[in-house]
Amino acid sequence: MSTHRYHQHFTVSWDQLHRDVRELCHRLIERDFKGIVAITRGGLIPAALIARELNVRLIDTVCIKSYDHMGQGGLEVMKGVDHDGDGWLLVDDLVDTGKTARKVREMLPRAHFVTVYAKPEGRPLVDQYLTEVAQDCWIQFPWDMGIAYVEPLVDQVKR
Ligand SMILES: O=P(O)(O)OC[C@H]1O[C@H](OP(=O)(O)OP(=O)(O)O)[C@H](O)[C@@H]1O
Ligand SMILES: O=c1[nH]c(=O)c2nc[nH]c2[nH]1
Ligand SMILES: [Mg+2]
Repeated sequence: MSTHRYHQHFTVSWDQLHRDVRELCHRLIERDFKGIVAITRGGLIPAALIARELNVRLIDTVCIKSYDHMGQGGLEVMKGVDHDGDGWLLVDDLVDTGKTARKVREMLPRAHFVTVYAKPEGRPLVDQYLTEVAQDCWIQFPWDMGIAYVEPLVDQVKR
């Protein structure tokens, strides 16, 4: 995979992310979970917000790395869990190609797997997601961005 597969950006603000996670929680409220397994690092923030809404205190992690910015490398599992996910909620920020999700599903086949955003290739691997995003769209998360000064238009155009 290379950066060339992404032709659009979908920028998510902290506010938007918070609203989206809360909406996802509305759809999970009828279920009871033993705990939450967050897929690091992207799943940590949605997992914390979900834990707050659903009053879950037991939180574990699967530590996994596959992307270095937009380039996807080999998949490295740095930490697993010692159960099959039965009764647990498994959380990631998004599914893209589904490579991460496929690996984690193998590790926790009985978990209920949710993501906030899902692209078509990865979508069949999750049990629930909130928003579908085009496959060629890079989701820009708020933790990867900063507030920067923007020059007034007249200075950009007329200088
Ligand atoms: O469906 P895929 O093509 O596998 O991509 C989705 C995964 O990629 C990102 O994680 P990344 O490996 O970049 O690590 P991070 O969560 O630490 O940012 C994202 O958080 C998902 O876990
Ligand atoms: O910040 C991210 N945005 C994405 O669209 C994406 N796809 C895989 N990994 C990703 N990370
Ligand atoms: Mg991740």
